[in-house]
Amino acid sequence: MSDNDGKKPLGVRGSGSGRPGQVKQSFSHGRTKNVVVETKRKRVVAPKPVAAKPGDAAAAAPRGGDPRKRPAGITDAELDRRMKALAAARAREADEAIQREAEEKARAEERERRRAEIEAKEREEREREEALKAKADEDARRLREEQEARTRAAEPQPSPADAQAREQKPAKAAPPRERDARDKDRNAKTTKVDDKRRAGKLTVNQALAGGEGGRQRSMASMRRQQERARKKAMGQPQEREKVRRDVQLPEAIVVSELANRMAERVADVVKALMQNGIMATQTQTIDADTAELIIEEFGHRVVRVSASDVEDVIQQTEDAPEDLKPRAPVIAIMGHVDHGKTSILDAIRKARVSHGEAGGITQHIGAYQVETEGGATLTFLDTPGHAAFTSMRARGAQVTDIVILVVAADDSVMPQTVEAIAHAKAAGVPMIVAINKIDKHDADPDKTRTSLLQHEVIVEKMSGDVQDVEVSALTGQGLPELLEAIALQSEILELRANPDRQAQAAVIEAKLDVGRGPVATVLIQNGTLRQGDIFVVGEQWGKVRAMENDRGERVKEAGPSVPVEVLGLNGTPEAGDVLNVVSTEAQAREIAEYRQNAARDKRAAAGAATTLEQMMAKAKADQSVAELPIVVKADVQGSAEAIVQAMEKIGNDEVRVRVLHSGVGAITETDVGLAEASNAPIIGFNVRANASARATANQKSVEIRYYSIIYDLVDDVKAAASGLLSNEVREHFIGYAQIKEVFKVTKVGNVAGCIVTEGVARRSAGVRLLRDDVVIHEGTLKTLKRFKDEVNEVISGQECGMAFERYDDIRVGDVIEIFTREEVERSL
Ligand SMILES: Nc1nc2c(ncn2[C@@H]2O[C@H](COP(=O)(O)OP(=O)(O)OP(=O)(O)O)[C@@H](O)[C@H]2O)c(=O)[nH]1
Repeated sequence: MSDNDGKKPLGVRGSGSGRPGQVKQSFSHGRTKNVVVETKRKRVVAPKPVAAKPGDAAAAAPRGGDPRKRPAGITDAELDRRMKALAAARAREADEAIQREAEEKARAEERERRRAEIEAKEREEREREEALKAKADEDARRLREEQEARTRAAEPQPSPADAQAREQKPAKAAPPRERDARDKDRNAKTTKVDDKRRAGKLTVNQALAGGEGGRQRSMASMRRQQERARKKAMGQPQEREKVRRDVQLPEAIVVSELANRMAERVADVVKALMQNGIMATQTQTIDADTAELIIEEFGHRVVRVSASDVEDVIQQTEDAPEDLKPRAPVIAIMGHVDHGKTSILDAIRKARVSHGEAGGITQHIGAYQVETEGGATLTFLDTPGHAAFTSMRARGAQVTDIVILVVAADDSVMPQTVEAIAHAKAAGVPMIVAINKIDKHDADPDKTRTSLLQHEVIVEKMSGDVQDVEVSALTGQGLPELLEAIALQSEILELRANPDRQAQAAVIEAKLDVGRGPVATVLIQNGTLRQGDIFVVGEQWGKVRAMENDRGERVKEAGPSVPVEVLGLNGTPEAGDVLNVVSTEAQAREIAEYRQNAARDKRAAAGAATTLEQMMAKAKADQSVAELPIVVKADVQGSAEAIVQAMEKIGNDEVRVRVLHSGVGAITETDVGLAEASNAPIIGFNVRANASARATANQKSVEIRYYSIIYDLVDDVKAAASGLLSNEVREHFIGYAQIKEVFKVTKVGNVAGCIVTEGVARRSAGVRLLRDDVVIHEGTLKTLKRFKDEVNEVISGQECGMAFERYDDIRVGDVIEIFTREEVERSL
């Protein structure tokens, strides 16, 4: 190896020789040796500054660095090694940089790919929604067009106003469309936000949805969307208040039914009620005013249903004259008690009804048909003669055509005769006067006629226009004439009815029969009542299960003026109620329900008690006048009414009888409860208490009294009521004392020195001063002394001193009566 072989020696200088490429080696003993160092150059991939041309001095200089800066003790070889290491490190760095760059690039590409993927999905979803929307819009447009076409077809000549309205329609429709646009915007934004949130995160759903694009929609979401699309297709905006309905509103309505009629959700209605301060459940009934408030709140129109609307189904048409056929007259027999009403009726129909009656009084209104010898049919109402039946008689006069006023020739005009005249006149019913008991020796028919004059009843014999017939129910005298008079009167009246229509009847009597249920005696006023007919009667309804005529025979139908007993009612109606036949059971039930509610409202408004609690509260509230409260239960409505009427007549300003409750049927525990709370006795008229009521009454000491004759009842109650004017005060004489001496004591006055002759003298007791058995003074004692001591009591045989409070006129020989008073409550 030489310097000239083209290989450049390492730039390491020996410390001695200055020849480059030679290394001076030192050995022991001072020996040295110059060694040529030959370095094999390796090709290294290094940055440019390192790649210098061989032999280039400028380039050679930096290689190995500035020798002056080289750390001491570093050999060329070491330097070279370090240099190599440095170069290698640089090369590695460069490699890593390249690798990083490549990786970065790959990542950027991946990001770009994902972004593109997401964008593609978004685009796809948007397109899908737009397609759906477009389809819904298209459907809606088509439906609207169809509807318009139909409307146009239905209205061949649209008015200018309609045209205007149609022109205005798009303007009105604009807001929902704007709203749609806004919704769309909002939806788009929401989607974007959602996607941003999801970006970079591949969920299972995304992965699964993959190819189809977009996330999986929930069922609810799908349903919502379908609903939106459907509503759009129907041309409805998404807000619900658009449809205004006419809501039929009766007097009271159940909450759920109200919701139903408004087509609103029940929960919403309940909420609305709550917001108005009414806590009602869906099964509760609310009144019309409250319901109206709610209906208006929901934006609907109220259509009030009136009573006549519900009852419209009842046939009210006027009969054509040619349909009218003659009917029997309805005759009521009125008159004073015992003037012979029942006897006359009996004589006419040759049946002796009066024998079966308790106490000989006609208790119930009955109706009978009789055929005269001349072939005429007459319908008789047998109205009772007792004053208590006044109200029923008044009703009786409403359905009657002719009144027979029975006046006993031996008794002449009596108070109830006058009442009967008043009722007949008020009802505008013609009268026929039957002067009865003409067979009696003291009969004075002319006196009767004259008495009638005072009451403006001018009979034919007195040149008036009221027919009068002298009769004897006992002998039958004058009865044919009486029937003739009736027939004549009937002819004058020209009584007609149409038998070929739905029946209308009046209830004469109604009762709750143990075996047959509610039974009503009705008098057909118009039409024909048939078995199976559905009817409404007052607040009750029913279906004619069976009918019985006045002879107790089953009949299938009953025409005008025929009295029948009807079975098949769902409740007991009241005397005077009108029966109307309707077409369906639903109608009958609806009308009855309506009437019940109306009656309840009316009672509530009038302050009448409706529930037992209310009844009790009311009974306790009114204490201004002394009252005898009673509870009345009777076998039939008529009797109950009659008793109430009679009870109301008893009493004056200070005391009165108060009927807490009156009803038909057995005495029940409820009645006992009411009676107990009000400290009232129970009157049972031809009814008895049931077992449990009897037990409760015994336990609670509630008095139950049974009657079968109204007279007895009235007398008893009268006695009790008069006893109530004030409590009975009973005096008990406890002693007598004789005055032996009179002392004058300063500041005290006259003091009587007495001896108790009988009983005891008591300080707290009342005293009377008797002089020759006449009461001179009544008062109290100021002092009672035994010797010098004040005592409370001095017994018989002892002496004592007595002085009267504020009374001094006492004399020797006077007698002092000593008594106590006790208030005794009277009971029925
Ligand atoms: N002598 C005689 N007595 C008669 C006649 N009519 C009725 N009586 C008697 O009078 C009494 C009363 O007769 P009713 O027919 O029960 O009298 P009423 O008016 O129906 O009586 P009430 O049902 O209680 O209202 C009976 O004792 C009959 O016998 C008559 O024409 N002559």
